Amino acid sequence: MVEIRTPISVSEAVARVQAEAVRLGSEFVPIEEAYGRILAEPLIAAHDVPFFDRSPYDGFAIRSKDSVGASGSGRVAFEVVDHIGAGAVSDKKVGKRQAVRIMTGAQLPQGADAVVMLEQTQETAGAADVEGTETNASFTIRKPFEAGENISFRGEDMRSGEEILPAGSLVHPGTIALLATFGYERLEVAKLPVVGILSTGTELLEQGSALEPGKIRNSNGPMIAAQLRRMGVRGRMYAAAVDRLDDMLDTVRQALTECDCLITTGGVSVGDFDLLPAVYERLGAKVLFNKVAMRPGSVTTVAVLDGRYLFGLSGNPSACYTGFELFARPALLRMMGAQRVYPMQTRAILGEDFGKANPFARFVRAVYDGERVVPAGFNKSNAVSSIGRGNALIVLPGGTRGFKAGDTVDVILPGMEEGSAVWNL
Ligand SMILES: Nc1nc2c(c(=O)[nH]1)N[C@H]1C(S)=C(S)[C@@H](COP(=O)(O)OP(=O)(O)OC[C@H]3O[C@@H](n4cnc5c(N)ncnc54)[C@H](O)[C@@H]3O)O[C@H]1N2
Ligand code: MOO
Ligand SMILES: [Mg+2]
Repeated sequence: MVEIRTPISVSEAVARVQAEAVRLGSEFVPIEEAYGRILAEPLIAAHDVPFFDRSPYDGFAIRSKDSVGASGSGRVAFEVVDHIGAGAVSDKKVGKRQAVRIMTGAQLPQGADAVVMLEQTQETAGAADVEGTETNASFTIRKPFEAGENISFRGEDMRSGEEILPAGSLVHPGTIALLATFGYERLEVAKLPVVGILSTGTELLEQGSALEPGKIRNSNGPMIAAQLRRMGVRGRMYAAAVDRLDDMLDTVRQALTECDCLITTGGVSVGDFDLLPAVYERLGAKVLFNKVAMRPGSVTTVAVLDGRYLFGLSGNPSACYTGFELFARPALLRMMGAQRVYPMQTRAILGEDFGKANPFARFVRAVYDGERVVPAGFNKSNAVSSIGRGNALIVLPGGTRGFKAGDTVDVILPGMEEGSAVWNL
């Protein structure tokens, strides 16, 4: 008698997987290797940024009170007493009707409280001496300046001690700039999970092998390795397993001693050679679900054993791809303490009719162009073409009759560097 499985909703399945996440520890990495990692600690500003009042423009630093009353018919003149670029600090104190010629990024000299842009001045005598500190150049202005005008103040960007990013933030290029600003050489980040990849199926050929009757090349293994790479994790690839229970059990047992999580593909349905259910049983793993009300990937199975996940993704490539993005990736990110574990979700206009009725939620591999989303061609569970072409998944809820071009639909964007903090679907 074939086993009858009870499907649960995708949201329920996502929640069950999330609830089992075991947090990984942390480690220090050099800042050059921190891109893509998850912060283990909040990032606190180590000092004020900027660290000194500075000029945001190329111009002249003056005392604002000296500019009072300046007008087109009554221009006020200043004597230039020094000349500095970014990196230099003037030893002059700006006195009455004096100015320091100052370039963008240079520290504001003592006494000055405003900066006049070069364009707002008329030079009246000589030219500023680029090399020298002494110059008798002068200029006039035609409007008064307020105290603080055109100054980039110490601490205006970040205050010493302020929390800039919470733990669980993704380290992206902007974060690297932040870390570099504070002089970090190393950073405490969540450890990366060790994730095993085991493709199962007697039909599977290694990459580079010639096709043989009845056989196919293993596309799921390399695909999952790349899905892991997309989140900064290098998978540990096991040789594809033939559909023989004892061998498979040995490989899975071995993998579980080496990995925090094992992703298998294939063998989770009800077929005579679908051995993963028996593997879970022999291992004594807790099966969280083995049927999800979704297409593709309805037979996706997730189990846990001793704090380790066993993701039993379907062998069908589109189902495998989808199962990874919906369940495995968010779980791995949760293990790392990430704040935004779910795939980025948006809504878009459906570019063409999608007529199929949906008893189960349907995840349609699709191409999203920023406004419209169009199914990426042949879209069955076994499709490879549409995962190859697509950059998005259209989400059509279960219990619907099909959709028309122009309808607004939910879309998952799996390629985003960082995902969503909430599961909205
Ligand atoms: N009587 C039933 N049959 C099936 C059911 C069902 O409910 N009742 N479910 C179907 C659904 S839905 C799916 S999806 C598949 C799931 O199959 P499995 O996860 O057990 O995977 P396999 O049987 O091992 O393989 C399915 C398919 O995928 C190909 N495959 C497997 N591994 C790879 C790989 N690494 N790279 C590329 N392609 C792979 C395999 O050759 C098969 O064609 O079951 C349905 N059947
Ligand atoms: O698990 Mo299947 O992908 O619904 O064809
Ligand atoms: Mg099968």
